[in-house]
Amino acid sequence: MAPIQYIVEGGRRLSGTIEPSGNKNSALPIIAAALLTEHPVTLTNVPRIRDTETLVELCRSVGASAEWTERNTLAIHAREIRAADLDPDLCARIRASILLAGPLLARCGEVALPPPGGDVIGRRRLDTHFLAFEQLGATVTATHRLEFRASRLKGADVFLDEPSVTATENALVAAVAARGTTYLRNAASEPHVQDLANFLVALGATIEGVGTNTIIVHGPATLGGASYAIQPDHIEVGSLIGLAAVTRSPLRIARAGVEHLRSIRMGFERLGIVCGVEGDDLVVPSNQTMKIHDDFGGHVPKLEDQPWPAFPADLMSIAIVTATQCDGVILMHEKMFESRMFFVDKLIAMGGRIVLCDPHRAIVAGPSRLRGAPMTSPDIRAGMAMLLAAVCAEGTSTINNADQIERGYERIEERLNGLGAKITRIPARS
Ligand SMILES: CC(=O)N[C@H]1[C@@H](OP(=O)(O)OP(=O)(O)OC[C@H]2O[C@@H](n3ccc(=O)[nH]c3=O)[C@H](O)[C@@H]2O)O[C@H](CO)[C@@H](O)[C@@H]1O
Ligand SMILES: C=C(OP(=O)(O)O)C(=O)O
Repeated sequence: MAPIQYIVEGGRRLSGTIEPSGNKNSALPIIAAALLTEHPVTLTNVPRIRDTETLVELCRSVGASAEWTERNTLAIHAREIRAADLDPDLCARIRASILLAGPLLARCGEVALPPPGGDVIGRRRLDTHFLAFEQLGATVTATHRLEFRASRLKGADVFLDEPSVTATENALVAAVAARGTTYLRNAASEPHVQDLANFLVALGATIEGVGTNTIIVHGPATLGGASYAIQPDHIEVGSLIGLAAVTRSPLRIARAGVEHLRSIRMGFERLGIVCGVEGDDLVVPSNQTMKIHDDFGGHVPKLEDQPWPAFPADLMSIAIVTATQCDGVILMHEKMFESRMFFVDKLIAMGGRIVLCDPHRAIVAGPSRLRGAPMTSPDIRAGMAMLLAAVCAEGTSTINNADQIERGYERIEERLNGLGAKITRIPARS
């Protein structure tokens, strides 16, 4: 597949209505969890992005049928599956390949997975997955492959060493198949973890505590089939709030899933960007103060990410670009990943006033005028942040490796062009 380049003519005002896609990080565990049942599953509002396409290929490789019956509707039927022949290259393309461990272990009693890939944003531990599987009665051997075996999964009182999102998801799926009651303590509670739990309930599982840090699963469940709609992507909504703000454009984000936007809206409010709510739509007016709120006493404020329900790590890059357009000084503190902030060197080259203090902290002083520049996207969110910077900047920018952006955002250039942006998508010259 040819690498993709975006050419962006910046400095244009946008306007209109845009609807977020289904949540990437919900769709991935839910597609994997569809392998837990031998009955047919229909998923709607599935984002048609590189990550879901890759996971669909992996599901087919273990014997499930998986067909796109409409652009965003996926029919999966895992009547019989085998936990073998997982292509290392496909697994290395996405972090979510690790999510096949739970369902395949439950269905087949053993699974050997090549290591997962995903965004290169710092070290990405798998230890919490191992801890959870071992406590549920599996043996784990991790060498060049990850091997999990359990003749019978047993319910247990599991305390996760950190609220890892994908480890919670793997443990949740395994617990549904385990005999007895499982307590998952210190569990992640992100909207996508809730979406997965709701999907498992739709299949017939009994789960309590959805949305909290203690999830209780009564297993083993007798599972049927289900039709299930993936929830809107709150990270995409946050990205669109940032886009509206940096271009000073009025945008309506339709069917935004406002129940999950509280900490995200609060984060942008600290930057002087206030959104209105109309039903389930989020309305971002163009006349924002864009004035960073100092802490009491005139002290420099900070925006930090943390596990849900706090401000999400996947929006930190977007928030940094947005802050370059706001009046004031703010400390941005990325607590979770140690390589996610390095992309700010590009924003600095474009004219952003940013000091990278260390891998986790950057001070942003704004507002600054950004100039178009050539860039290369290192990961999904930094890539999207670069796209925001390019749309806001004076002049033309090029973004190489835009494939990374398309791992997480569906038809993004087409949809932003529909709002008035000017982005040309071309296979990059080698
Ligand atoms: C496919 C998928 O769903 N990917 C998401 C998932 O990745 P993933 O499940 O890989 O991320 P984890 O939740 O395991 O952890 C992310 C990082 O945060 C660190 N950590 C985690 C919890 C904590 O309390 N303290 C802490 O420092 C971990 O050590 C790790 O370095 O969750 C991440 C954190 O929301 C998101 O960025 C990813 O988009
Ligand atoms: C880090 C991300 O994705 P992944 O975990 O799939 O690499 C992300 O969605 O920002």
